[in-house]
Amino acid sequence: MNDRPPIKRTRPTFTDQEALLFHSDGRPGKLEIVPTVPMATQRDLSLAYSPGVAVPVLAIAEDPSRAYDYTARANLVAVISNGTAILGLGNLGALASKPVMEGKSILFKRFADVDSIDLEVDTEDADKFIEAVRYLGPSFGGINLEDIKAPECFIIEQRLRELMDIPVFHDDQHGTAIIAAAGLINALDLTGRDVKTTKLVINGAGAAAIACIELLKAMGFKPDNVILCDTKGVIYQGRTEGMNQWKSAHAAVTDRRTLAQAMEGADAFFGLSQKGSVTPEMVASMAENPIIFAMANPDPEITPEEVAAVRDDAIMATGRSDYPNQVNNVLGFPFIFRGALDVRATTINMEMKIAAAEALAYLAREDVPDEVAAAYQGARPRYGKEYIIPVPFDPRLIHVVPMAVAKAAMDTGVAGKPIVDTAAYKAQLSARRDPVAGTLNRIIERVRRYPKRVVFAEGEEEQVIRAAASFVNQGLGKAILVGREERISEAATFLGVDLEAKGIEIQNARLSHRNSAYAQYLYERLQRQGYLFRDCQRLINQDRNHFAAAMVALGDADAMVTGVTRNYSIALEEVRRVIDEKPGHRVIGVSVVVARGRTVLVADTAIHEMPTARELSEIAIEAAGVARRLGYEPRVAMLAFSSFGHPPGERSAKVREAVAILDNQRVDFEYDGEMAADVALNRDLMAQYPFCRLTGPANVLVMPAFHSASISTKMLQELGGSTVIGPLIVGLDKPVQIVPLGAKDSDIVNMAALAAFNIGG
Ligand SMILES: NC(=O)C1=CN([C@@H]2O[C@H](COP(=O)(O)OP(=O)(O)OC[C@H]3O[C@@H](n4cnc5c(N)ncnc54)[C@H](OP(=O)(O)O)[C@@H]3O)[C@@H](O)[C@H]2O)C=CC1
Ligand SMILES: CC(=O)C(=O)O
Ligand SMILES: [Mg+2]
Repeated sequence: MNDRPPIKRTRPTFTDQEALLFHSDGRPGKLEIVPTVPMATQRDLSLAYSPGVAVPVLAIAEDPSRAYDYTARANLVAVISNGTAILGLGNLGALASKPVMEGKSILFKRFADVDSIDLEVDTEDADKFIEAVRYLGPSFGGINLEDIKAPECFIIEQRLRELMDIPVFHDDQHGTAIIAAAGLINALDLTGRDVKTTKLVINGAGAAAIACIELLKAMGFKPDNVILCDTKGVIYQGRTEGMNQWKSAHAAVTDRRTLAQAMEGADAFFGLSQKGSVTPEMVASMAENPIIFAMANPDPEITPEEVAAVRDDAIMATGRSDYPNQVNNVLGFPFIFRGALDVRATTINMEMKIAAAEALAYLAREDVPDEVAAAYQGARPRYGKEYIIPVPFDPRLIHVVPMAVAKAAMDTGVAGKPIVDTAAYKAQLSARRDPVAGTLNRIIERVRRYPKRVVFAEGEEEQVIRAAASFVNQGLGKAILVGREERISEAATFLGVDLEAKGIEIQNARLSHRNSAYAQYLYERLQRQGYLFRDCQRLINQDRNHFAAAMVALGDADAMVTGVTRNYSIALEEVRRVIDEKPGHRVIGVSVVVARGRTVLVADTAIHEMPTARELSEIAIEAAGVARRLGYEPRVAMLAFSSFGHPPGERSAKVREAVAILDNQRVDFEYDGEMAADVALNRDLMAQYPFCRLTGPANVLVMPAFHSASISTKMLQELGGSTVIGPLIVGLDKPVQIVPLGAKDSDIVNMAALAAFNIGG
């Protein structure tokens, strides 16, 4: 036993029902395919399909390399499985593997902008599997094999590598080996060990384990120092039961026969087997400062809590995202394929794998950026026992790992299209990140560190109850539902949400003991606007927005979210009857538009119909504040239909006046105008106005009026495929956010987090 503090999970858990809902809500599954060319007119149709399509067909027939220019192949990876080793859950078949494979596909997209599609092949016969896959080469730039059990996976991968001229990579083998090796390089460094003398035990002798042992031996581990175990115990020379050629190749000369015996005095342990296969006694018998990577998914061989109970000197890692040190192949495959695709590598060889492992290991030794700090609850992680490997949300991975892989491919002569300008390549890689996901993640992690009490005004709605449950599950704070107890309890039971267990409070406006204090507060605000006391009482008793806003106004809740059942402007009007604007501020709406890797804030998307010049200048100031709170340095463009005086017009003159007001106020952010939207967003067009004071394309667009703001953001969302968050309400004295009518639970939780973060200032 020891007195080490208990292991803190970085993320709380979720219920089975939430996991099912996550997969079934809206369009079932986790991905869809979206065209990248217009398909609106007869001409589009003729170009995309017959007869126009014949032209690229003939070009490719003449020169196959043109497929990279005229089709999606260059950026497309197939994730292929037969479901014979789904995570650590075992052989559950091709169909059951689909959620994992869809998951891998979206991780490719999310982390490295690699397009990917999952293919589930329904056979356990290695030859049939090979036949099914070998002819798919023309469709893809790479093949990521997943969750195929040993030993068939070795035959399948080997054969497909011979038959296909694109990278074929079994993720469970090499992805795992690369990440585990990266973690181990650092764990050895931290414990002052040398690869040549370190004694390692690996439990599991399947796909992942065999690849790990091979990579580690290539990196300098001595065969005599590594013992492999499987369900029959130690794999020793001379053993005959349950053997195959891959196990035999690593059979140890040893008289130890069980995992427990193997682990006695071992320096390091890799678990690539099954949940619970290691006991605390085994861990207790290891050498000083033991290194334990329990990588079985979804549940490790032994939990960090169990290890902490018997050792206070261990370096502990698991495959999960909810503990420190996640050793999981998600850190590898997206970035490794990114680098391989970018140089059109014909294969992913040992040098590329080692380069990836080293790049990952060294990245963990550097100072971390904010996104990473946010992903760690509490202190900023520093290279050490609790941070031996980067986290998947690390924004540097996208340029560090692909760059290392691409370079190794070029150095070893397998790159079909070497990179000439590495600086340009690095910039291109960074642009592939999805910025808003990082930003939201950062906000959510911050809220987690400083949890708040959020009142969900429409507590009887199913999606609101789900959102409140998820808010609590994510550790964002306390949720309060406004509504009638019986209605909420009934709906919660139907949804399988245990309100009591989650500590979710219900506030019935009519029965609340705070109700007269709220009515009195409201009466003091409205008595000179024609409201009687009983009018105010009715508003508090009968209207959940007035009640919830009063809770926030009087400090019974920290933030509020509403809007699911009521029009935005009506909900806002109700809230504003209870809560004023912040002194010295103006209440406005700011929408966050994310499109093609860019994030742009648009204001005012909620309040001022025809703002005056002064109002426009104040909108610019408020919107710049939001940009800063989101982590962007604002570059504000004051938009109009004209640019710098041409063509002239009344609205444009107002915008120019607003710029002059900002000039007089000496604000501390970049702004200029009036200018048209394309000038604001397009660097080349902006260069036509060399006197323009913006140092780059604008990231805050102040619209000349509400109609242009609302129309443009809604069109971007519907036609341009942009993600639009908001309008976020900015400038209120207390944090309140309003979701769009009919919003889904995930939108409500995000908005609740933004309210708790106080995005509105
Ligand atoms: N963290 C990560 O990134 C990754 C983790 N993994 C995890 O590694 C594990 C194995 O996956 P994979 O190699 O693809 O699967 P395979 O089916 O190829 O191999 C499984 C191996 O585990 C052994 N095994 C199963 N149960 C036990 C046990 N109780 N004690 C000892 N050995 C056992 C099997 O032994 P036998 O040969 O005797 O049947 C077999 O050698 C899974 O839990 C998976 O989730 C895999 C890939 C990535
Ligand atoms: C992470 C992974 O690929 C696995 O557990 O199978
Ligand atoms: Mg896997």
